[in-house]
Amino acid sequence: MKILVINPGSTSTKIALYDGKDSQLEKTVRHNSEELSKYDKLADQFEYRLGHVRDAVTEGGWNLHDLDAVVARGGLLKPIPGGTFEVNEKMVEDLKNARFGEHASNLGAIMADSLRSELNIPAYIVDPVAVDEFDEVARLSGMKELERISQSHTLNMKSVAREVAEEMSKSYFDANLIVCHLGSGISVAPHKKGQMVDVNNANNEGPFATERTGTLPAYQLVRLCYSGKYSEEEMVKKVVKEGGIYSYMGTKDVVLVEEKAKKGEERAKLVLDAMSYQVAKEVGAMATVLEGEVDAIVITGGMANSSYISGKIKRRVEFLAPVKVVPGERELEALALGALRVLTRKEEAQVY
Ligand SMILES: Nc1ncnc2c1ncn2[C@@H]1O[C@H](COP(=O)(O)OP(=O)(O)O)[C@@H](O)[C@H]1O
Ligand SMILES: CCCC(=O)OP(=O)(O)O
Repeated sequence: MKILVINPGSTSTKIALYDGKDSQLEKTVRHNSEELSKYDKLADQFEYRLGHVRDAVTEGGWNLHDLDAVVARGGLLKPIPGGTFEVNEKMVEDLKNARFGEHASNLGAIMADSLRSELNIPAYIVDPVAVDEFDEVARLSGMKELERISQSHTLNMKSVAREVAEEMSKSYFDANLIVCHLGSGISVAPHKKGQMVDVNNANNEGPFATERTGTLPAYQLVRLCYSGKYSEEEMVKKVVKEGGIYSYMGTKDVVLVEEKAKKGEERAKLVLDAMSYQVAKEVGAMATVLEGEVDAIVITGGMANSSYISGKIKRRVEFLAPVKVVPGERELEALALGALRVLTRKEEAQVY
């Protein structure tokens, strides 16, 4: 079974070719801010990113017409349970219209859909960022008009959580874990016996991240929105694409910021320390969700490659439970296996 895997992230497009469970090629195309800023809307990046996907297939020595299926990271959809979903018209329409918000992962199902109709093969998404397994008590924000929304790095968090639980000789469904995914956005989620019962919305709540502000002081934010200085679109951009490390340092390259901190640049060090501090505080909050019964705290995602950042978080939270660092992500494998489960009829694809 030849499966093409596409994972569009905020700063990269990751592509893989799987033959059954075996990875034949994994490729990460990094997109710098200048490159992506050429495109007004996310949807305008479609041809550019799909071009990289086509190139990767050729690079892997495969022909598009040999593919049995295509699977992609799902985007901001209506709240849905975890698992594998068939890409369908309604899903693509919601993503094209950014009905539930704009995020790079929206392009996943859109690209998969285009290849599906070109090649006449099935297309799937797995554990999209819209997975919602919240306890009812987690939904209230404190303002009746604003319900909290579950948007997070579900795919990688669940995949890494399964791996860590196995290492501890437990099933994911018997373990209580707090998983922190540190990427362009940050998710900190309590996984209670296989259910993500809460999580900060990685787009606009919780710790600040590479390009996201996270939670902001509400009153000051309202004043800034009505100051006349910024349009609605500009404010959204400031929160989602130009916040966090980028707002303080003018770059989304965390390796560069860390180099500056190591060379003694005080601001760089303060920014990394503050982000790590906020992640640790969120872990503390999520430990209360699990009523203190935490088997392990997991630190994963691109920024988990930094021993400086994971070390700073670990120092503050290791009194709660053992800390496991799993740098990078397992998203490509998780996508391929999710598609394979459906193709081999071990699981039925859900309908959006
Ligand atoms: N070795 C590293 N040290 C510190 N940060 C890193 C390292 N490698 C990648 N990153 C950072 O990780 C982030 C990307 O994480 P990733 O999980 O790939 O996110 P996304 O899919 O959201 O783009 C970027 O901010 C990048 O600068
Ligand atoms: C919207 C939740 C997922 C997310 O923030 O992903 P990135 O870090 O890849 O932007």
